[in-house]
Amino acid sequence: MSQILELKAVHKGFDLGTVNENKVLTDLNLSLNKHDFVTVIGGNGAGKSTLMNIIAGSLFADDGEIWLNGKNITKWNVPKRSAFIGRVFQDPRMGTATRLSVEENLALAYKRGEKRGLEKSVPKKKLPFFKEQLAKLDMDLENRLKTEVGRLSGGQRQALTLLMATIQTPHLLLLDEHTAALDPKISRLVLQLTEELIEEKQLTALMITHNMEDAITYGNRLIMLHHGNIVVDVSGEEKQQLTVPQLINLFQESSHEQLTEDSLVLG
Ligand SMILES: Nc1ncnc2c1ncn2[C@@H]1O[C@H](COP(=O)(O)OP(=O)(O)OP(=O)(O)O)[C@@H](O)[C@H]1O
Repeated sequence: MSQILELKAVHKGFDLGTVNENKVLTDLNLSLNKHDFVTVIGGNGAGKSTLMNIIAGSLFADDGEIWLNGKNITKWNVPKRSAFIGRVFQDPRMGTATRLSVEENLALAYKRGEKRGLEKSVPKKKLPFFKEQLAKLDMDLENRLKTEVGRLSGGQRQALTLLMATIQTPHLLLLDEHTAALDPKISRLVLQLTEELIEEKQLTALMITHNMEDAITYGNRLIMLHHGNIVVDVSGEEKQQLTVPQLINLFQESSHEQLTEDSLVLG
């Protein structure tokens, strides 16, 4: 099966050589196959965000290589990587421009990867396509094209961000606890939408979550990080059958540490 993402012996530390030295990722290897939807779970400080930042390019690895769709992107900066990587953050305000309208935001996302400066003009012939995409969100946003994004609810905004991150089918979609700031009902809705988009566009995705149930329910593979190492990696049938108590057992067996359900699930 073809690999989309490969992390080869990646190391990342902070404040190296000082008293605050913190080696977060040491010799991390991870491969994602095309169409993998991988959920990432781990306690606070396990290195989940560091892993995402290393992949997105907002942090550079100290050592090791990162390959995306057969290209060595280790030294690429964020703008260069963002032509191929979509990312949705926890904060719904991060992925959209507050003062721009729904259609202007979509136009910007549509031109991702082009040398466009701050060009936000909306190509008229794209409007039917934007409307069609928005209708799929089932939030009536297709009738609010001129509405400033700052006036949308958190859930609407996060759904729009998701659409923007995938409108130009990315090689890889990074979901950084993207439903954690939403209330439980909206969170579920956005997660279902996420699953539908990933399925429909046949995306490869990596999703951080603090919720073990969600990590088990969504995706075809689950990895658990602990002190920057992958201590649990289950996929396919094994993942489908997995329960939260079994996941806790798997963690305890491989890390020889105790884990309570509460230490991973927020809220
Ligand atoms: N820019 C930075 N400078 C210094 N230390 C950092 C930086 N980013 C992360 N760290 C440290 O790296 C470790 C891993 O942090 P990271 O944010 O990757 O964990 P996480 O698994 O995402 O945790 P959480 O679930 O709490 O968000 C922590 O000890 C953190 O303090």
